[in-house]
Amino acid sequence: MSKRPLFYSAFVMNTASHVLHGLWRAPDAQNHRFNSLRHWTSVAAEVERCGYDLLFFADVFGLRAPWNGSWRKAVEGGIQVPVNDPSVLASALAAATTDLGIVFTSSIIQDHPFNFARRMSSLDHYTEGRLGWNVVTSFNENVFRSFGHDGILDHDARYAWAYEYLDVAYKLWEGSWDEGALVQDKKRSIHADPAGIHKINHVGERYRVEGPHFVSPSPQRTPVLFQAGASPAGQLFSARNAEGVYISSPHPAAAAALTQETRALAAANGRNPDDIRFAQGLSFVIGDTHREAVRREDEIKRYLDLEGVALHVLGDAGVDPGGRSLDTPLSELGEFKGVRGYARWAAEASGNANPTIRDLAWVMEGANRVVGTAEEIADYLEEWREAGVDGINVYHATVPGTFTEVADRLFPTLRERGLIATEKSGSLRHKLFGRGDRLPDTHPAAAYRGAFADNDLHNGVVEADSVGAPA
Ligand SMILES: Cc1cc2nc3c(=O)[nH]c(=O)nc-3n(C[C@H](O)[C@H](O)[C@H](O)COP(=O)(O)O)c2cc1C
Repeated sequence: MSKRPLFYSAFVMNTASHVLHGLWRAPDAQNHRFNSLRHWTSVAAEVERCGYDLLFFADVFGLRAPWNGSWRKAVEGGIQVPVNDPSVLASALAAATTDLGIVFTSSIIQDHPFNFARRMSSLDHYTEGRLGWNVVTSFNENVFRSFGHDGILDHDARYAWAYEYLDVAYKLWEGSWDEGALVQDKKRSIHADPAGIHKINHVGERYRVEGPHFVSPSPQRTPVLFQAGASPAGQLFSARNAEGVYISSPHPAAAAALTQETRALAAANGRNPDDIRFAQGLSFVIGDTHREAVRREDEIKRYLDLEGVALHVLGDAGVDPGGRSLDTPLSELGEFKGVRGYARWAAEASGNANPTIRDLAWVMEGANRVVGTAEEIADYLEEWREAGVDGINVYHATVPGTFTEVADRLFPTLRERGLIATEKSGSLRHKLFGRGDRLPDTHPAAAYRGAFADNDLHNGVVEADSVGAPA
């Protein structure tokens, strides 16, 4: 297995309470200041100073599943509501940093791809090629209803939609403008070359997009593509499209199986299996001794909102406990319509054969937390690297406290052990893959390079009814 350094992603959400619910109440937590632009620019600057490779914003648009029949607990606990739009932060974060990758989540249901592609290209210009996009398909009824649908679409239909969405974006990013079409020649009085700009004339099941792309090629053209799907459909989508995959494996052996499987699927789909980087989600509590680390973990638990954690995890499982107490066995809650594996996971991890909601919440809140000295944690990270993982997605208890603490107490040891890179400059794609800024030729988007040569803006007016006849 590779001995390359791991990359580090600081995992946040533009809200008060992301995963470790309740911690926003801790005295040093600044999580609740998410409405402040200065808060975010200072978080980004701090994360960059600390040596992280990128800042990654999760985003869940719309209310999660109800809890005991309402959203009262979610709102009172700030459990991912309210959530600001991370995309509008990106240019301010770019101005506050020079090397940090800036990655945010956007669902295919929330924007038209023609508009979204323009926003991303603009941001890739402003970040000078440091932009990444975490592609998600949304899993909550509420957001579908808010965008005019009757309810949530079937799981695989959402992925089918995502394929077309990406197809439109790929055509715009990779095929609409030739290299050098932005001439900007003052002497010849030519700003751009019409022969180098092409309509894409996309006609699909959901979208009709004539084009051209309205932004000239940005440093990376296509932003670095991240994905976190875990189902067979999600894994195939990753294998075909993703360059970064966020995983949440319970142990290194599970990650080894998952990464090998996805890389093999990528190869079967014509891609180079080394063109995908996997980032395992972990959180860290570090002490000078193991005992001190355990004591510090207890401090975190003091601020935990266990009911909030239960709301989050059972919502993902598609179950509302309907007013039952946290000591209710999961087996009394009926069939899980969402993530089904939680009951078994809770039984195995808690040692209770008939686990309760409380057992599940404790398992969830401690999942993937690593508690120990810097040396102990470095040993464990070696195991993840051996398993084929390329990076770590660092979960926080407090913002920015966790990120600073991990950098101060853990990163020096990781540097000594070659587990963290010291060179962080260049585009995000360059940082992750150590090569050029653009997608490799084997990525499906690359097939659109030069594909619309006949549709250039030199060729006069194209009538509306000729849309549908791609070149
Ligand atoms: C680390 C991580 C981050 C994720 N971030 C988001 C997010 O910000 N927004 C979202 O809607 N889903 C997010 N997800 C959920 C995934 O995109 C995906 O919907 C989920 O893993 C289920 O995948 P599946 O539908 O292929 O089974 C995340 C998952 C992981 C593991």
